[in-house]
Amino acid sequence: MAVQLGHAPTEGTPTMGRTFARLLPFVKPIMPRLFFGFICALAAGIVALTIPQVLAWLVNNVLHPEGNSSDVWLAVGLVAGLGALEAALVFLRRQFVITPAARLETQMRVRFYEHLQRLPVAFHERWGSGQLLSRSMSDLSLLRRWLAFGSLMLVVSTVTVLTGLVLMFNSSWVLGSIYLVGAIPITIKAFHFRNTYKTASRLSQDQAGDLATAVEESVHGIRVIKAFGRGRHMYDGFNSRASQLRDTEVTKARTLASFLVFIVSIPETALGLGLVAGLWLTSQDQLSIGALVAFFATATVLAGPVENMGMLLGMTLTTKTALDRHFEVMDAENTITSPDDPRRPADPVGELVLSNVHFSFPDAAGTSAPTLRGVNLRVRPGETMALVGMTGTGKSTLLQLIPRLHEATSGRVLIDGIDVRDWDLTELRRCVAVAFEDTILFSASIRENVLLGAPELPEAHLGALLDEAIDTAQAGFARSLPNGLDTVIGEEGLSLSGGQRQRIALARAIAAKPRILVLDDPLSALDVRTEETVTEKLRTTLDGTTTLIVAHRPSTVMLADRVALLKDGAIHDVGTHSELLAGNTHYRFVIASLEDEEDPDTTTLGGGPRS
Ligand SMILES: Nc1ncnc2c1ncn2[C@@H]1O[C@H](COP(=O)(O)OP(=O)(O)OP(=O)(O)O)[C@@H](O)[C@H]1O
Repeated sequence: MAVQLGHAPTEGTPTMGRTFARLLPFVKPIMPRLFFGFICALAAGIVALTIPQVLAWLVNNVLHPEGNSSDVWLAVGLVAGLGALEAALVFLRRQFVITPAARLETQMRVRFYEHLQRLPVAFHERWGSGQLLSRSMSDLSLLRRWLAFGSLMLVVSTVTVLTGLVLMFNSSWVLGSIYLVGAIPITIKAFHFRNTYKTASRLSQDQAGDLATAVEESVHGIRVIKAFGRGRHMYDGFNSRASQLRDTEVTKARTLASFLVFIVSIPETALGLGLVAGLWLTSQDQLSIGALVAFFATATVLAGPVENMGMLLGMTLTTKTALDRHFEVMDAENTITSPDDPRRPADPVGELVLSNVHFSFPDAAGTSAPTLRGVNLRVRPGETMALVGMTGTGKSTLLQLIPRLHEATSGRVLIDGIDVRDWDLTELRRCVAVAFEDTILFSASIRENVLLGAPELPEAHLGALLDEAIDTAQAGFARSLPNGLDTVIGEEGLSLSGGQRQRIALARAIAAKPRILVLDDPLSALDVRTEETVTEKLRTTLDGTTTLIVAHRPSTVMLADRVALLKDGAIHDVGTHSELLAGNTHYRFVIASLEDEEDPDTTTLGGGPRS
């Protein structure tokens, strides 16, 4: 199975305009506040630019032999007042934009999570968890920072630089032209910077996602790593990936630094030339000293916005990459949906029929045979049927087609005569409860884990349902945990033993009160005696519930009403355990191989019930 590591090629990615245009629906509701934030930022920039004009007036009219010295205080007061006004405007800008930007980030994150929940299992099998984690967390944080600061400041810096240029031309068109000529090499360099930075930015965000996957995998598999003494090996692998990310980050920083050197040094060089030209023009009486001072003071004010534009361009490119990564997931199509006009069975009894069902995994090689190749099976209402077959024949795959975790490639899966594709998806999954071999529990209380899929009932009924499910699944041990059924179990239930986790997961399937119960070898970690007690209890609690159970142990097989034998992607035979044992060579072979895996002291075979 190939896991998507997120290294999408940068060729063919959407243009800047197209990517940011997709933000519009989210930005629209907060547009007024962003607009006011923008006005404040712009006003702050303009206020900063007026200070040099006050200085020019001071030089030309006050620091003049015939000037009025008391006007110095007026100029000082003006400069101080303008400085205070600029600070107040910056404060207001932050007030206007920070809250809506944070709200937008949350809104997009929640939508992302909701979309992930809806996407089919096939999608989650392809994508590394770290990629999804980084796209939902750090990529959206980048967007918030850009929206609250980068976007406004990019526009404001551009407007400030353009206004500054006009003022510089107003002081002296010669000096203004010298300054403007510097923009030509900066523009050329900016194009080169954009391409290099965009590639490095994409690589670094993808590598960060892969690194998160590596952390997640090693934390998840810490027992295996420790047991096999592979800590050093995992460390080396992680170190190498972390070094790759560091190298990419260094490349990114170098690219930005070389652009910043350019963007700072060119205007500085232009200013040097401007100084020479300005002094000559002043000596020729073609330029007043005040205009010269205003020109240089304006150029000093512009130094900040010009340098910022380089960093803001880098920030904008990183945000564009983050948005592309976000929308790559949001654009993933949900192929398993409810029909527009769902059907409901008139007489729900829990009959399950598979009719000529074929299935291939989406990422299977085109030349490989489908996993399921014409499965025909009928499980009668209320019947318990065991599904048996050699390892890798597709038993788990078949079970997953019933609640539409995967979709049959062709053929039909029918519940009470209605194709599962015609059922409302929520209702279908309420009707079919599943317990998998690999038990997944959530870091929540036992009560919450067991009642995860329970029908909506009054509290008192839920309590009774919980007790019944716990008793049937032989999960009474949970009551003696420190806080009883309210004990919060560790992440993925790792604080419980394998058998305990399986019993909680089974209790969860029972508490869902399904019409059809699908069990993928859910008792494999139990000893045979406990398994027997569980199965007997299941028979009474789930009386009338149709059950399809993948069995890896002869003990489980014998407790079923009938057995279906899966071979070569199809149902090879159906009958009682004794019938198949007597008449089917392949069944005898499968049972013999299952027996080999089981402790011979605890197994009784031969068609009769165990003692
Ligand atoms: N997500 C997947 N993508 C591609 N192939 C898969 C995927 N999951 C399972 N397979 C393949 O499909 C086949 C059937 O797998 P499945 O898990 O259904 O077998 P099984 O009969 O339940 O096996 P076991 O008894 O060992 O649990 C196997 O060859 C397996 O490698």
